[in-house]
Amino acid sequence: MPTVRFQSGEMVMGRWPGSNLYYEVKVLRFSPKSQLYTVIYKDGTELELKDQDIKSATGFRTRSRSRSRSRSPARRRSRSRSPARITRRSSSRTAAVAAAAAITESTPNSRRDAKLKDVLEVRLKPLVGGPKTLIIFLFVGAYFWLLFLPAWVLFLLLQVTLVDPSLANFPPPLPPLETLFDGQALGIVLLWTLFQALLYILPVGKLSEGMPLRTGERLKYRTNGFFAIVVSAVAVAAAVYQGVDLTYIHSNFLQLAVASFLGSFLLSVYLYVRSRYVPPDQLALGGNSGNVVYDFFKGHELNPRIKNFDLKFFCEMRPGLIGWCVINFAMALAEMQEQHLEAPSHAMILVNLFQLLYVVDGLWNEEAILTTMDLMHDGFGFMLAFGDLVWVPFTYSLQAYYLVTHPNPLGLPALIAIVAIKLLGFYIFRMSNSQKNAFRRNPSDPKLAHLKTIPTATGKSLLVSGWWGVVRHPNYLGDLIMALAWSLPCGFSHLLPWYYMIYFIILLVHRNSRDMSECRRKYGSAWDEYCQTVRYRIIPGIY
Ligand SMILES: NC(=O)c1ccc[n+]([C@@H]2O[C@H](COP(=O)([O-])OP(=O)(O)OC[C@H]3O[C@@H](n4cnc5c(N)ncnc54)[C@H](OP(=O)(O)O)[C@@H]3O)[C@@H](O)[C@H]2O)c1
Ligand SMILES: CC(C)CCC[C@@H](C)[C@H]1CC[C@H]2C3=C(CC[C@]12C)[C@@]1(C)CC[C@H](O)C(C)(C)[C@@H]1CC3
Repeated sequence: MPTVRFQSGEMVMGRWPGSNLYYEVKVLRFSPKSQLYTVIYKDGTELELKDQDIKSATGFRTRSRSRSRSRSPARRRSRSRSPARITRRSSSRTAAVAAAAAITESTPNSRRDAKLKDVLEVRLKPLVGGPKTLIIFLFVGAYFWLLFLPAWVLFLLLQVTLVDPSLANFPPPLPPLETLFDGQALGIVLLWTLFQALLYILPVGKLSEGMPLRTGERLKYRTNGFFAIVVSAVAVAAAVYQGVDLTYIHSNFLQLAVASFLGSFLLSVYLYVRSRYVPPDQLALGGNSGNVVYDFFKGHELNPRIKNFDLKFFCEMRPGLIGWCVINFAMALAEMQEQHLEAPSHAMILVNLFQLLYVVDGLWNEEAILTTMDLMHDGFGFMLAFGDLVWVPFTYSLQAYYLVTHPNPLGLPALIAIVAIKLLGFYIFRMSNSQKNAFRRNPSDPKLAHLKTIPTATGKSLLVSGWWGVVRHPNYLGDLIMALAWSLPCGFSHLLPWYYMIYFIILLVHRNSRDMSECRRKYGSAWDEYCQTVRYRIIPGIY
């Protein structure tokens, strides 16, 4: 019978999962069944840790006191800012590996002590107001977003049908509730999702490995998204050729959105229920608060799978994303019908091509999604399910919908300028995402040997030159420039086609700060050093 080394209420040092960083935590309880300790961090995060991930606080304190001579703020500052810590790629790997090894408890050398110092300095700051305030805030937030997000989509979809979709016409007239649900629309949404699921499971294309999980395991993903969009395009073209009226999507947009919402809601219920039965090491950090609504919204399980079918990856990359392009295409056909045109307008063609390029690029580089925040860290719950299956297809296509009844003729100079903006944004977006993806997959890739990096205590390094040396999120910058090019073809008569741009700025600013605090936790002083070297977050010289 294993002994319980730590008692409830005891202050100990807990390893942050997936890293070698130790934080001061309080033991809440021990479960003899799972052999796990539930601990609480200073920011209120509760986690379950294995015995080997907990050290007694006394051991750490003794060690830190014995180093107290070298801990003067002046020395600390000079060491962490020293340019010598920014290494060339060739030496950084060795440094990173050494750093990782250095913090292993049983390695008695001076480098270990130096690294341990970093580790101890990365203490979570207690939040102003304490964990209770934060928790109440988060819970209330979850209730709010759960109601607000569907209501907001409904509002947007009602606005876009108006001749004058301005805020002056608020609230837009609500159609009778019984007309919102339509069995045929539900059938179409189900068929589409099943068709995408079939393409996903076909043994075509590469099997890619995800990033290592906390357990060290690497999941395999079938990255055949490009194949899926090509087959989907052929299927849609064949259907149109056979006389299927795709403008049905335009005239039944609200019903299709409601059907997708029902699907995403039922999926989220399933995800929540199954998350209660999976082992703790398969849960995301966060989303395990114990509050049903919060956990349902945020998502609890990191990589929910049915056999090899990865639900999060599938939903993020397939039905909604490819569906968005089909909707755009349907809007082009609807525009021709409504405005008696022989071909779609220039503005409609630009919006269609730009967004198609974005989706095709995402699917072509599908493997890169495996190193993004959503795939690596976030649980799969209502927020992402709704985002992937409703938000993306039905709100990202608003510009095309808007153009159906709001023509905006474009002259040649405007056309050229808009295309140039799109290409610039795309170039920045693609190059920066590929650079980070290549680096994360193979830090010793010879093509990246010229880049400077900062080693971190976790064994991973941070790029500090190249695209990731210009700003901290060059990929967001490129994405925002592209978003501008998607709105410009719609002109300036209404705010509605600019909605995506506004939403996207808010989303990316929020994601950026979420990512910054996550990286601060993971990488500690190395992250501070990166931020001191790369001063701007998204827009060079401005933000
Ligand atoms: N259209 C949309 O609605 C939409 C919405 C959101 C995002 N996006 C796009 O999706 C893509 C992915 O975005 P994301 O939010 O997941 O963030 P991301 O920028 O792809 O990933 C952030 C992660 O990159 C790593 N990283 C950060 N700085 C680094 C550096 N200097 N060197 C090496 N690695 C570094 C860190 O993870 P590790 O260190 O743990 O590897 C960090 O957590 C972006 O292009 C974004 O524009 C699109
Ligand atoms: C307010 C909420 C409902 C917000 C929900 C956010 C999600 C809709 C986004 C979060 C991550 C996003 C994302 C893409 C689409 C939108 C999200 C799922 C993406 C798949 C779009 C294509 C790109 O090429 C991409 C693969 C880089 C991208 C990845 C992130």
